[in-house]
Amino acid sequence: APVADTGQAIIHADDHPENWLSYGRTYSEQRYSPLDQINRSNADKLKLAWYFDLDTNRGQEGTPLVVDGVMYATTNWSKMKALDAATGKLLWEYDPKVPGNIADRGCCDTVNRGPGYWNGKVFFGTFDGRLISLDAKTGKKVWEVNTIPQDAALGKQRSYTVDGAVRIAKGLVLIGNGGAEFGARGFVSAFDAETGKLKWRFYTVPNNKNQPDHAASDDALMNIAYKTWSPTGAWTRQGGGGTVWDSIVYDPVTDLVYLAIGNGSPWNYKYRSDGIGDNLFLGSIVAIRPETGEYVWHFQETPMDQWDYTSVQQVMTLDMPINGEMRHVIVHAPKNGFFYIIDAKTGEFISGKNYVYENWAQGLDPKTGRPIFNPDALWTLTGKEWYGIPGDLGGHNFAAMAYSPKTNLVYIPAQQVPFVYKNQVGGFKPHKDSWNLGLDMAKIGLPDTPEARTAFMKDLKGWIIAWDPQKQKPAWTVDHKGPWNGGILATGGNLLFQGLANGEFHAYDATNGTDLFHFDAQSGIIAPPITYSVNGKQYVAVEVGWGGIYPFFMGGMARTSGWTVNHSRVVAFALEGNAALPPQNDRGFLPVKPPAQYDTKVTEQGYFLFQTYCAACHGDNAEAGGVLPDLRWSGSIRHQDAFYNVVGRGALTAYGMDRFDANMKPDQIDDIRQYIIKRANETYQREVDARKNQQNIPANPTLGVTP
Ligand SMILES: O=C(O)c1cc(C(=O)O)c2c(n1)C(=O)C(=O)c1cc(C(=O)O)[nH]c1-2
Ligand SMILES: [Ca+2]
Repeated sequence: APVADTGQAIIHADDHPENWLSYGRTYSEQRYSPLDQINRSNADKLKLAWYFDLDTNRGQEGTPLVVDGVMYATTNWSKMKALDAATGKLLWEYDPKVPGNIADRGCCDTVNRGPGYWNGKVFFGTFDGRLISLDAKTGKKVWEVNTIPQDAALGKQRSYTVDGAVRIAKGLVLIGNGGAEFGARGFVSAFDAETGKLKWRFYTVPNNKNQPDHAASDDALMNIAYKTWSPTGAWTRQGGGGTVWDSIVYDPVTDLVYLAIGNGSPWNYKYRSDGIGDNLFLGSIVAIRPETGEYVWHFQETPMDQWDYTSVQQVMTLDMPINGEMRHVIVHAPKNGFFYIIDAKTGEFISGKNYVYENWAQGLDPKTGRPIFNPDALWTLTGKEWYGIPGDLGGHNFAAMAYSPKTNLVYIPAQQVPFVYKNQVGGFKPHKDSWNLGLDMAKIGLPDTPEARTAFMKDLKGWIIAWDPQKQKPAWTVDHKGPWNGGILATGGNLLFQGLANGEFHAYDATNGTDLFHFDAQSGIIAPPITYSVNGKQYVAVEVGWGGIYPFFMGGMARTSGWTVNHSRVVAFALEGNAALPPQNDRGFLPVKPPAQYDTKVTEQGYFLFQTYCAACHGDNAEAGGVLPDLRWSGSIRHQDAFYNVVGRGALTAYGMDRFDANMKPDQIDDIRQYIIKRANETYQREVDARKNQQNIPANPTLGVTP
């Protein structure tokens, strides 16, 4: 029967497993579906049932919803597609027309993690901060609101973008935002699903004058949080951070909403808070009441954050025995590398254990769960450089984990990506339109030397951890080529599904990790799969599209996870099907012999400016990671005017390339061009050679490097 009362339908999701009604399928966000037509005995016979090409070849991170045979998928640039879930046929689409020049107001690609559904309407956030409600049948707009209030954006350096999935509970649409790499004061808003009227707002870090915001968070911030900050730190101008850009979860068992809260702004704790205080509620889970936003409890995982250790990662609830007694708990694998078990009702710390290698803490206090810091990891206080593991991308990022009640295991898409932290020279100096971390931006890049590249590549890892929460240790693991793989789905067929950075889509045995099926989807997959059924036939679907921050910033190094060219699509598998993907272009941006001459006097300055303004999208060391143009082979570097037209005058703003004439003078922009030409010359032969081997990855990453 068609879904009538969505709230009840989500709570009783197992009564109609043909649908996928909310982001994590159920409010517990376990990403487990009881469907078992596709199972361990037949997974090797999976076929491509259909595919749907997307009109944005950038990162696709969305979890589509399926309601009564219709799939609702959001894509990059916050576009919405309604598809026939059995055939992939487009029913309607909606483009909110996010302006292209604001791509650089977000740290990490213009992604969107998914829509919400509620009583005949679909809801989604847009990168420019709107929340839109559409009629699910027709795609006609019902209402639209700006989720960013004027007073939140006070400081000149602040920036707010919305890319998180919409969650809906008790008739309230819950949405947060990103921006803590630039300057932001995090908050979550609740809007009435019928009218779009704001019900409450909860700020996650204090008001800089400790004054009321006339928001639901006032009491908690003024009484609990403010005293954990220095009254004079840079946070008072930059906002403090604490953005809630990924997980917001309603729990019908406790009737609480859990906000999963992000990193500090600026990252540098010494500059942000004068090196004083725990800085609540950064790196925390905060529980609030759904109707009012009233504070109930908090648990801080990363006090004194200075590593971009967000706790925004997926909040999952489950029931498990603790010392012989069944408890309803939150399990959480935030960036900081520890797996936490927390009482869902009270926030009481039950236990925690590192799920990946980490070097910043010696463990957690067994009573309080507070990390026991490695003093060397407190790099803003020591003033020394710190090679952190996990790094800023975390032991686990937005890629969703899954839990199977059949195996009692939590499946974590884990990774290791180290990061070099060092204080910005001369104190905190924010720039407009760039990341403002309080870090030495020339240091966060990788030196292009054989030694540095080889050492760093050894430390890049990606794998599935089948984590046993009762033993707080892995039951088994499955290794991947490198980091930044997709989220995981667990099913009643005792299967796990996951797409990988190298473009393969896999089915694994959920009991032991045996690889049962794989399909070459041609482009890196970072989104989590879903499963549903139409007319009794089970499908597994996933959004395909390489992107997000890893290939943007890591550039050439990201290719070690597997080199693909972005062909963004939704793909769906079933036991019967005869669709086939068209032939692919697997070469990507081809090296073009660069101009031979460049001005060696300015390339060092060009490198600094590139790392400050360009690297976050076009890749460390001017090597692109397979999504956005590789500037080394761009025609525009051949002429000063052509380059200035794009970078200074905004010739390509419609495609997502902002103009930077407000940030840099023409000669500074040309310093960047000189640096890119230098890099093109240094790496041209290495790239030509790479395209001669099957995987298009430099066979020897140190080839062509000038020591
Ligand atoms: O601090 C923030 O406000 C913020 C926002 C976002 C975002 O909105 O996507 C990311 C991050 N931080 C972040 O730290 C991070 O690792 C990250 C990865 C991604 C992605 O989609 O690839 N987004 C974000
Ligand atoms: Ca962040």
